[in-house]
Amino acid sequence: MAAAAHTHDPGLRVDALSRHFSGVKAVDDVSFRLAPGETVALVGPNGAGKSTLIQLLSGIERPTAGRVLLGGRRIDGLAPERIARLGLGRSFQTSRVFPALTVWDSVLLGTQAGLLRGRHGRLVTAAAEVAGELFGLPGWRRRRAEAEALAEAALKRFGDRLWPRRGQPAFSLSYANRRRLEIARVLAAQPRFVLLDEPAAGMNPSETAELAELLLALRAEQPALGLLVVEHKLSLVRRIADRVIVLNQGRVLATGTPAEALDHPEVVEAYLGRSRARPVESDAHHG
Ligand SMILES: Nc1ncnc2c1ncn2[C@@H]1O[C@H](COP(=O)(O)OP(=O)(O)OP(=O)(O)O)[C@@H](O)[C@H]1O
Repeated sequence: MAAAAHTHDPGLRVDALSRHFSGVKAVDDVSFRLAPGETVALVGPNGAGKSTLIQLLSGIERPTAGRVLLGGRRIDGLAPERIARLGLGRSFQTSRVFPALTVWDSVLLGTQAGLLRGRHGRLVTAAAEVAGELFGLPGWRRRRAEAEALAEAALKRFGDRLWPRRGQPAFSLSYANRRRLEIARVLAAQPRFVLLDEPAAGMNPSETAELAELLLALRAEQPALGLLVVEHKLSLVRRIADRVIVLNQGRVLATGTPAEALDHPEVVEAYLGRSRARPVESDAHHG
């Protein structure tokens, strides 16, 4: 992408979004924007609606009301694969890959969302892909090489954590490495916007700090990338977020810089259910 191109991109826009489940207002009239190049953290106590919001943005849930726009185009109601192909990638709390696939194949599969987008937004069908593999068409050979280069870059981003283990099945990885693999899989698709669902869950403080540095390096390298990170670990949130949105009972309770949003008395109260205490600076998981 050209250096200045993203300045005209309206990014991801969430407009008066609601999702109700028979009386439960899981997400209730939520609006915000994620601009290209921005890192926004979505925090809130258990049941605040964070997971439901991620499900709505990635097309897994349909909203009861409201709209989601990506680059000015309405995406609510589109299928998850379509949304991924339009450049909105997401990670899952538990690894999405088949556990028996190798680390390498898991990430290679991840590249498909990006490559299948095609040069003119054309959808490339699976049948065309198989034919390409069988007949070794030059275009497909080139695509294959492109996919392998993306997979290699995504794995090497994690230093020697994943690359030397690329031949191992995903299930043999440590928990932290499975979280890393999940992020590598998302990045391999070259998304323009990424939703990370609790990327540091189960990581110890030093692994969490390492992840924060990795995300900062990613931003430095891809200045137009927009990140929306759902995370309970406030050490990570304070390190990486430009802006924090605090959800409580489906609604936006506070928004601002990490210091403004997280030290807000109502936020402290919502998190801990009592006043005069500070929000969780420990890496305790509240899920
Ligand atoms: N499929 C569903 N059917 C009924 N209620 C649901 C459904 N999904 C979520 N909810 C309810 O919506 C509310 C928000 O849940 P959600 O999982 O989005 O919160 P969360 O902020 O992600 O919580 P956590 O931090 O525990 O993951 C909760 O009251 C939950 O019970």
